[in-house]
Amino acid sequence: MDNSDIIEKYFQDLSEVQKNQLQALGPLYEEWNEKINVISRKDIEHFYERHVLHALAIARFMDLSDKKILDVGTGGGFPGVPLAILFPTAKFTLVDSIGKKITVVKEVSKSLGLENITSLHQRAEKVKGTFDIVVSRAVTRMNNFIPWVQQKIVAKTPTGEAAILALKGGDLDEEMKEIKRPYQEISLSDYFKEDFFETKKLIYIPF
Ligand SMILES: C[S@@+](CC[C@H](N)C(=O)[O-])C[C@H]1O[C@@H](n2cnc3c(N)ncnc32)[C@H](O)[C@@H]1O
Repeated sequence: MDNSDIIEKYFQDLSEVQKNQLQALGPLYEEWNEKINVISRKDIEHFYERHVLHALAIARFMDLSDKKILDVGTGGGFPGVPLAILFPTAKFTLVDSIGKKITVVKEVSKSLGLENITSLHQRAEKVKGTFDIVVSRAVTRMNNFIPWVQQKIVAKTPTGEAAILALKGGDLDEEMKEIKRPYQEISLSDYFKEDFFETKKLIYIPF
């Protein structure tokens, strides 16, 4: 497995607590992935680059401090868990329809002492409440996704930000043509120089 140095290279203001949590993350996922497969076996070698740093692209784009965030289809906790480490004052709800994946999220959050994570075994459509920001990685086409969450995204103040931030790969032209909203597509190669990010995008849809 790679190590957390790659995170410290791009995020230089981490506290000792955050550094320790990030260092603990790899061994914890290695252990849990043996029991419940949440990360493909070949990908776990590149855990910090392809999962942790990838998730933190959202942090490069937007400061989530103090925001209320919903991670839809979080699987084993991506992007929600790395973001919850980076933004300890934000409140995260991580939801997935597969119970054993939520078991991993609960166990990892408990081991790291991440009190800003609530995890739910539920379909995203059924989640109650409102959020400033909805995040996701690799869940479904955007025109399926928007109806699941649009009633839940509410800016708390007139100047507050409310948005979907979705991590996606590949050519998104066809997919994004289907949605009738303004959006911005950010190339992650603008943030991170590793080859993995060449085809990776962040879609920002303001609400
Ligand atoms: C390809 S996985 C991605 C997991 C995680 N976001 C990641 O990047 O590692 C897609 C996840 O979305 C979840 N999912 C799909 N539809 C869902 C829904 N309607 N509500 C909640 N979770 C859903 C699946 O159970 C699965 O864990």
